[in-house]
Amino acid sequence: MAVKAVGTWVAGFCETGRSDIGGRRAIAGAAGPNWRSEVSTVGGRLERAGVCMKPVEDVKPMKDENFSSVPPSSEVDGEAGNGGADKQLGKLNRDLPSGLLPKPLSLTDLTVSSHGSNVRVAYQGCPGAFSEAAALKAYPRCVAVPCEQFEVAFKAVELWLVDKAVLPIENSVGGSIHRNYDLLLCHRLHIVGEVQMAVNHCLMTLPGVKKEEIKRVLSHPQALAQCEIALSKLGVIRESIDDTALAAQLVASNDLKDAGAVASARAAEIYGLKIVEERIQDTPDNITRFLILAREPIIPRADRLFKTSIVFTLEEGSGVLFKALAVFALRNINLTKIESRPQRKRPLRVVDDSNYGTAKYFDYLFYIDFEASMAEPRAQNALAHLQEFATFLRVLGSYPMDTSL
Ligand SMILES: O=C(O)C(=O)C[C@]1(C(=O)O)C=C[C@@H](O)C=C1
Repeated sequence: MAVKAVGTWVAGFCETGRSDIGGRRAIAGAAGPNWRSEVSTVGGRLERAGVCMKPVEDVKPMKDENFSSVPPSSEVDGEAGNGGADKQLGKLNRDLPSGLLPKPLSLTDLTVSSHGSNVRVAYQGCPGAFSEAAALKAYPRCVAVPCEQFEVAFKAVELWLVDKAVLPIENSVGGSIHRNYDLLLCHRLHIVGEVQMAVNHCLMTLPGVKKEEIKRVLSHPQALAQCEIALSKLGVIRESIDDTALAAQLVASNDLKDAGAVASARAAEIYGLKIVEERIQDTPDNITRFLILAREPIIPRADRLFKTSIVFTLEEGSGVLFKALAVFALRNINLTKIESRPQRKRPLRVVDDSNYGTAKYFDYLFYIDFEASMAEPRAQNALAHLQEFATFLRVLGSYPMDTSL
């Protein structure tokens, strides 16, 4: 058995095993570019070639470049740096009528409401993407911050540009979003919640274009997979785009008369497209589960339904996976999800059996979600038991289950 450091269950989060698997540490307190400067509202009405786009909050998506250089504080307006304005403050304050003087912070200023009115939440995609709706379901009054890729959303949390990220992890028809499983391990964020959301896909076109005129359909690959039956009947070419809302935006802004987009009803409204068919997903109950990620874990509780997500690798040998799963069955702990991913850093395991020669096996990481809180002794005992055969074990989070659907 591999030598392991003895982990502790402080706040229910233990990690043991090889250090090469974990990713970078979050840079707590690192100053980033003033995120507020990324968010601007474009007023007025955009008119273009017969397409009328309703005014939207034009929130520029975060890109990887946003993290590459931090402007000196003297170049940044707002809270992070104010161009030396602080020096002027004493003078200004003396000139201001007392009603306009800055108010001291009160306890309410420091409180994040349960609706998340002070929370900044990163999601992947453009305004109108399903992930934006998931962020707003989790925190109804949050500032939803669009990001170009999943990784950008992870980094935005790590660099304190936002407070949380809401990212899709699986869909009831399309299955797992593997990229996010891999990113969970490369980054040091904690799962602090989940959101399940019914996803209703609409087929949309430029106003005036008929369904029969559509030759190609643009959307996110997951959305195209979830609408396989309807799109096959139409006999159209599918084109993959980074997110559903961006597909709608592309059809509108490029005046694509031969194309449709699969996206949300909100995306149709934002980008001025006409819905030609609603609910085109293969099954009426099309549910996507999203994870809420944060820099710090939450304290697990035992007085409500909790789920715990872990990732581990196993020693080699026959029946080891069976034994690993038995640690949960023995304690009546229900598993809700199991996923395996290749170990990218060590994809193959060489097994040398002198009688039969050398074999190469694929080596896997196992991700499991189980229905118990890390505050419960049965969950703690199950993981202590699992450590007997795991060469690496990390608790990704212990968080309240979303039972709203
Ligand atoms: O493209 C979007 O609108 C997204 O929010 C992404 C996404 C996904 O990645 O699964 C989210 C929900 C739906 O399952 C389809 C697409």
